[in-house]
Amino acid sequence: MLRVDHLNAYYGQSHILHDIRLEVPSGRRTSVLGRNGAGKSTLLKSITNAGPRVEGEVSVNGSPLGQSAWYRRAKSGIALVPEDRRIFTHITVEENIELGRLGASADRPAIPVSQIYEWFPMLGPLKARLGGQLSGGQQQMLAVARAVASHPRVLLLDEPTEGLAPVIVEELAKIVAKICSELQITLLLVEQNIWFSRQTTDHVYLLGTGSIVFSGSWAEFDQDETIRNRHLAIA
Ligand SMILES: Nc1ncnc2c1ncn2[C@@H]1O[C@H](COP(=O)(O)OP(=O)(O)OP(=O)(O)O)[C@@H](O)[C@H]1O
Repeated sequence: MLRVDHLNAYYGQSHILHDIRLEVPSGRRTSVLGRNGAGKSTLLKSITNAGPRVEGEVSVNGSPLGQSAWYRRAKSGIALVPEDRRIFTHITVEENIELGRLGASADRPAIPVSQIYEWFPMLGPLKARLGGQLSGGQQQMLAVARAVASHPRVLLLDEPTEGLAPVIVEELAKIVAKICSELQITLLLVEQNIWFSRQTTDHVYLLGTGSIVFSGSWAEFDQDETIRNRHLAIA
């Protein structure tokens, strides 16, 4: 289980996240929706300890992460796919995946590259191509594949659909749902694309400006028109 308790996050004097509490049970998949600037990326960076100053507690399977550094969190099984993807542009697709595999540990052996190509059929034919020669959609697939290759316990996805063509969004939704189910990954997705979030998760939090303003199932989310109108750009 991923648990965030009384989390406050700051950039300098700016107090960005206020008393955030959320839980994703082991092997379950949850979305955090919110407008631009609500603090979604800051939440994921707080969970990975990669950026803001953080107060409060993050724990995985009951073990508090304390002040541990981002690379220790990665090694303990928390994988982040950042909004800007950060794939290595000067090495090949396969080398990017191999780098992801280095993040595995003894109790979670790295995923074989052949399995990655089975889950991401688009990447096999591109394995010798440099990361920088890929399209945006191909780069996003590679960024998710690299994270999955480390066999994460907890996968954090930061707006993976941003800038992607609808056909790629559909493919990515199927792939993410399938892999999370097969590997029993605990997924926390931050998104503005509600369609993608519905396809891949079964619980939703809504982040207003820095605070959680809703938590529930998709059915409950659909019933709460007021909160949707107030905190999302959609009706
Ligand atoms: N490095 C930083 N230094 C100072 N302020 C920051 C920094 N990064 C983000 N912020 C501020 O924190 C707030 C939340 O930003 P964040 O990127 O977490 O929002 P978001 O919900 O992910 O939005 P988006 O969808 O635009 O990425 C914004 O007001 C933003 O200007």
